[in-house]
Amino acid sequence: MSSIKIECVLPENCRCGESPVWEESSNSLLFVDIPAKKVCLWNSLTNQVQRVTVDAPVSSVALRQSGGYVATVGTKFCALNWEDQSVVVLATVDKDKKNNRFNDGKVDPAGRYFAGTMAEETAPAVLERHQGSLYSLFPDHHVKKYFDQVDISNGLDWSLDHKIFYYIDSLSYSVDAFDYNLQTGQISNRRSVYKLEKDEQIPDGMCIDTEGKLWVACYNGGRVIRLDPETGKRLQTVKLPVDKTTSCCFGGKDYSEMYVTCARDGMDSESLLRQPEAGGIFKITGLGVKGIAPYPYAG
Ligand SMILES: O=C(O)[C@H](O)[C@@H](O)[C@H](O)[C@H](O)CO
Ligand SMILES: [Zn+2]
Repeated sequence: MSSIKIECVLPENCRCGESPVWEESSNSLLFVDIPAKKVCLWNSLTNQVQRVTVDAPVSSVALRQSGGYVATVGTKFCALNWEDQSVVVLATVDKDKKNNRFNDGKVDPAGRYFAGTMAEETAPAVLERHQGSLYSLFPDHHVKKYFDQVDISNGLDWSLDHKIFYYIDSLSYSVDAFDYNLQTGQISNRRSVYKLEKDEQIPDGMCIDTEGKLWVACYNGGRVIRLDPETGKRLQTVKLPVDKTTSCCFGGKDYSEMYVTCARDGMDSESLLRQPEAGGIFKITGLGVKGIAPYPYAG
């Protein structure tokens, strides 16, 4: 019997915490607060947090092979130098869509940085629809566009054999899969592998475990769910003491812990009193399953 323990390890009060990424070399969790325009690095050993503020909403961050990080800032793929806090633009997307910004992003097993866009929200999940697209930034800094008509581009990850790309467009309430060609970075054959139930609310960030099962953070659902993409069945539900759970990743020793981000924006004062840890970073232990190390951007 595994005994699951959930604790808020960092009361960060994020307006919209997102993009948790474990950095093994520093025993730290990287994450962003999108509307606060902050990239944060929490050291799990010292409990110290370093924060870098950028000039536009920052929706995702990833490791970079050559050092430092990459991040999606506004509609730009950027390189982030942590030492001097400098940001260098690598590529810009959606130049004709002034109200758009990037949302979730993650690096594929070949080192390409995938991220999708969305129209800026006027309130959580309230936005002009079909404005987003999915892109990837190749190691040579060229950008590939996969498709448009996206509402809220969100969670993404790859199967353990790298042959499937999993993707969430939140307002479809579906977790989708594509065949993936790791050599070329091409996707094809879109299908749904799981449709969310009403009380699970809005699918947001996602990660895979070493058994090839998917973990999806449910925005407004206050939970992460574990899905079997082969059978389309939900295997497990883990509830958190906050409603606006946005994303999850594995980290810690041997990637045996799960870290979950969440949001405060969109909560009324009564809910904030009931959920004082909203916007914090949560750690779940005792799941009995591990994750895999994040891939670094190769460019
Ligand atoms: O965390 C994210 O990915 C978005 O940027 C958020 O804004 C939520 O997903 C959205 O509000 C709920 O759908
Ligand atoms: Zn998200």
